[in-house]
Amino acid sequence: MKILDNINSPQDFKKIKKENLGDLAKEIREEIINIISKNGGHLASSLGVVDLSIAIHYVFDSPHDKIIWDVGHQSYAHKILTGRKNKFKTIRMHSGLSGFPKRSESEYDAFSVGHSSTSISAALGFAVARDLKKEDYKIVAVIGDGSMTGGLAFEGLQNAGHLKKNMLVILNDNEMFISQKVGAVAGYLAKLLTAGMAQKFEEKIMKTVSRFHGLGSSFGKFIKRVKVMLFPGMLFEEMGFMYIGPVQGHNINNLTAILENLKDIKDPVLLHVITKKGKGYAPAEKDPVKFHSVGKFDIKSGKIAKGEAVVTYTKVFSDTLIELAQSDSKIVAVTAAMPEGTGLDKFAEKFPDRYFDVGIAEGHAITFAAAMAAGGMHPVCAIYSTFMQRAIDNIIHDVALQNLPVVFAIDRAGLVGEDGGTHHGAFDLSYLNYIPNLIIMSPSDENELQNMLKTALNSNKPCAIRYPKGAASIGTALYKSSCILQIGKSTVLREGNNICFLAVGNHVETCLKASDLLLEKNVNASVVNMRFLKPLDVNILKEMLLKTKKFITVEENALIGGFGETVKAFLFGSGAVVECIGLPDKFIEHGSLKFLREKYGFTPKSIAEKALQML
Ligand SMILES: Cc1ncc(C[n+]2csc(CCOP(=O)(O)OP(=O)(O)O)c2C)c(N)n1
Ligand SMILES: CC(=O)[C@@H](O)[C@H](O)COP(=O)(O)O
Ligand SMILES: [Mg+2]
Repeated sequence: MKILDNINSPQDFKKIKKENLGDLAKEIREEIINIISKNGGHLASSLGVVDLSIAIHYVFDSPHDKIIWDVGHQSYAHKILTGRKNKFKTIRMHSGLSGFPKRSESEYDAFSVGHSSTSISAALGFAVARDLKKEDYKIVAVIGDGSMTGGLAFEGLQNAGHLKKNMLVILNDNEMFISQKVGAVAGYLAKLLTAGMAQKFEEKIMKTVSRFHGLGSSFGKFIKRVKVMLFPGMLFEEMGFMYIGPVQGHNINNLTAILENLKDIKDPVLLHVITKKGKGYAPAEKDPVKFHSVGKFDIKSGKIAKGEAVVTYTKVFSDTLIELAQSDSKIVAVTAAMPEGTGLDKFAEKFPDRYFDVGIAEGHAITFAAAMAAGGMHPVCAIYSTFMQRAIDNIIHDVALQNLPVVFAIDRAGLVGEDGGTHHGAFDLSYLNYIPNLIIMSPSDENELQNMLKTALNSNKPCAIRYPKGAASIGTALYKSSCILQIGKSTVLREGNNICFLAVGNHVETCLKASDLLLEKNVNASVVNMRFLKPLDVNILKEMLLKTKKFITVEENALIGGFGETVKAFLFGSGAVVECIGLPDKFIEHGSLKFLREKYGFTPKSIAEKALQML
């Protein structure tokens, strides 16, 4: 019988003898590998913190104590330990467990998450609430070395150090972000990790910990004095945190002993823990980048299942940018810690001097790019739609207001599938639409993406190009030579007098298919590929009004503030009836892309049905 079989709640887990925790860690790793090999998910990060998760839950008393995960992609062991073992097989499936901590899913998920670097601010918020309400609980934030590069993490640190709240920040340092670590903070942490120092210091900590067990804040003061002597000017100490570490993150007994002692310290403490990303599964240890966010894979061989051979929008963007950069030495590319995801890793190989991975710092990426543009360069920032939310003010204040020619390559626009509500690119058309000076476009296929990139770089204006996860299935237009588009000009793909589809991006194809279905019912639909949300091609709207008064807009974006509303506003008073297909005013759940697109009406059949209802 497995140890895990006896654990149905954290209370069961607390009854396990300390000497059996190592075996439990093994079982949890097996369970995670088994399920993620079928469902896909964030394997490497979750495997890396199995031991740490066990130690935290062994020492702290969740849900009374608050455990806050940064990003939350490493929370699988936490989920298994907190009453969700039996549901774990549903992780990332529609109606199943979320891939991230979620307050509505479990009382053990103290704070919902998915984006990086929020945990310290969240921990501080809990600490202030606790103290003002005179409650008594512990607060633990677990943040990765990558997430620590985010400015928000430092905003949290500086405020927490100032308020001197009782909270523990565990810095989970695996020396990896999704990709290779970058930046000065990573360099600083690496200095603390030199093997000799780590080992020597861990011995010191263990000795001290056992001598001062139970002394609470006097233990803290002692450690602080020793630490300041050993590492004068240390960053975290100077920011008001007691820094402990670095300590080995795979020795559960050591970890529990250290946590037991830190538990009683009343000041803000930062415990620096060293872990290995992918720990316990050789293929993931060897290639943590591939196993960061992985699809189905074969456990034995570590081979990742290949989907259909598709050329993604991301790849077309990457190839086209490289091609254009060959003849334009002013093109520079910026990523916020997502080189593989955005395809800029290939650009980095070709043009290392013109490539910048700024860490998890989307706001900085945009301001940095704005000034490069002011300095005469042609910056392209490739950032996922959901993470670009972090940079809205930078887009407005630093780029658009100054009318600087920065290109925003907004990947993963629209639904993304299994990552769910924190990650769908549901809002970019809405949050960009109201910004003056900005040109906003969305390609209907890969070739149009090529054209749009060329157009944007040629425009000398701020431009956003939003494109979805995956591939367009038209495929026929792929890799034609790119041309410059007329800004603000749509294209009519099909002419019909009964109804008019106005489509944005990948749903141009869906509308073409819907119009095929309508033809079978003798309904003739026009299909317009809008190409530009801004400037909106109002001439085509006027032209189409001469043919029909019935319009359907289709966009994979929130309906509020998006393309459909803009069209509706323009056509108001014209006698036109406009139905809008888009995302409703709620956070869209997780599930496969196919399932979600069907559910929210982005299929030829449901669009054709809507048209028939209108006629
Ligand atoms: C604001 C934001 N930008 C980017 C991401 C994408 N992202 C998820 S995990 C990750 C790397 C995190 O590195 P680290 O904190 O060290 O955790 P590890 O993956 O190493 O466990 C990135 C860039 C995100 N979730 N949120
Ligand atoms: C946790 C996180 O934010 C990333 O790992 C994200 O899930 C990656 O998404 P893709 O798999 O689409 O690159
Ligand atoms: Mg890391």
